[in-house]
Amino acid sequence: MYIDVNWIDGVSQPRQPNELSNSGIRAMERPVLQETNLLNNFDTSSGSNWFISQSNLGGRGLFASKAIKQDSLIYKNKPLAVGPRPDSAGHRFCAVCYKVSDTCISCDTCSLFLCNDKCKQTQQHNTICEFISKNWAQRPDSENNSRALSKILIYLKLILLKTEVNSFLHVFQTSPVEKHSEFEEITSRFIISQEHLKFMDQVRYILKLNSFRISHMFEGNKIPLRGFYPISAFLNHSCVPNTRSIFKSDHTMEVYASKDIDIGEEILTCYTGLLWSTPARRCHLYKTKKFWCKCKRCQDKTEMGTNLSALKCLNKDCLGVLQPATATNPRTCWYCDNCGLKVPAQQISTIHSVLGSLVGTLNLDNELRLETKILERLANFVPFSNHIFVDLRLRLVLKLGFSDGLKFNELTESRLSLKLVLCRDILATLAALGLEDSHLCGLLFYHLHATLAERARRHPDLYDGLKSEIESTIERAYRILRGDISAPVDLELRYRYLGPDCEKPQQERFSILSI
Ligand SMILES: C[S@@+](CC[C@H](N)C(=O)[O-])C[C@H]1O[C@@H](n2cnc3c(N)ncnc32)[C@H](O)[C@@H]1O
Repeated sequence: MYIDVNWIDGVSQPRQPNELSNSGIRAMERPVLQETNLLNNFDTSSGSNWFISQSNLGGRGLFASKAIKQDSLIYKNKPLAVGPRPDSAGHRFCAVCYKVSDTCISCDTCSLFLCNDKCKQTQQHNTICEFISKNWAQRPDSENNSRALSKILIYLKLILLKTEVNSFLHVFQTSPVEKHSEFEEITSRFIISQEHLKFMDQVRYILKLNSFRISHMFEGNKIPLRGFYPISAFLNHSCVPNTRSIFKSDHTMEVYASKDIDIGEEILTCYTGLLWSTPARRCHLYKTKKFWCKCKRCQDKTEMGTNLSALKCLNKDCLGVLQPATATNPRTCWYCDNCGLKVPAQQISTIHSVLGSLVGTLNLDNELRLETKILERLANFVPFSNHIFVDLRLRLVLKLGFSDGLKFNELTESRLSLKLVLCRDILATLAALGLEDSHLCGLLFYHLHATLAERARRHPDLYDGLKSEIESTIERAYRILRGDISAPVDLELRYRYLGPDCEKPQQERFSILSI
């Protein structure tokens, strides 16, 4: 089958001669794979903006079935199942609302942790409870059954959907088999049928490659989650993606275009941190997703001029930076961009190990008191453009104005100015990378806005000069973060009172910031 605009849109449209995708393939000539039909029902938005086809990157990918304008919604994807991330399983949390609390009590029937009667009486709990008590007998004298169950919640939910999903589970890519099994603990506490174990194993390989992190940044007392999104599972990776995503309170994932996307162009997401260095991103992608990224950013030794991965030249008096000769080759020599010094790969790898252990010794919970000596040692090896310093700047931005003892009204003028400089600096790095409409940019625009607004609150005479940036930054933050469960809690209020559409007088606009 080939993509046919009539078929996708349901509307008769003449073929445009210049409708070429980035890869040069006419959208109409790209074969539409049967996965498209299979997964269409999981898109709860009104537009059919995507189809699944063979990708030049690896396997299949998601493609635009029509031109999509920047900031437009591409699709809404309901998760098949949501559950705690494997690294969060050590905590005691409610199996229904995911609140972390030492007061959670385990259910007498199924052993799952629950925080109150309301959660206990939900359909979600009742279904799982009935399933466990009917199917999984508890082994005699076994303890910690609740914790063991918490760890495999997402698998339990998928087993409950087994009959429904079995018909299309085979379409998802799986990762190579690993020896270590997550199910040793649960099988030592419950008697589980071979059929269920086999299914959980199959799902484990699918989840490893295809699940998405759901962050609850501003709901700090909730366990970090992952979700299995059947459409998004077909999103391939780029270090400069053309989408950004938000997660709604019901865990629906909404994917928006962060750039204009051509008809037939591949729709891409980013599987790593946007500000990680090239070696860090590539190693992570290889370890977790088994491929070496070769995107434009990975191939550019300067990373679009940001020098996020660069090291300081080892010649004491030289102000240059070391960059890899071939950015995608881990065994490449590095050269100074100023004096031409050549440093073998082996020595670069030693420097990276030293840097790793130096960063490991920093107490990152208290960025304001970062050990000066360690920072000085770091500065011997890395320029301020390096991702380690960018990460420290980002942590500081998130802390200043928002943590105890450092709330906006408690910040000194110099710390307020510092926050402003740091926000602008990171935003400039993101813009240089072509990521000015990313989720992270939205968050930084919010912080920049909040800093400018605090300055204007303290110095009303500066308001006229700051007004347009206070308004434009909250407007951009709102446009990007609106509806996301990890969005700042006062985003909407700030947009209404300090955004461009508010016509209230100055004093009233700033009333929302009073202490
Ligand atoms: C979540 S799946 C994406 C969909 C997948 N291509 C498929 O056919 O099902 C992730 C896998 O896609 C492939 N992939 C994603 N992005 C890639 C890229 N930029 N380059 C090479 N392979 C990529 C890798 O095999 C990776 O493990």
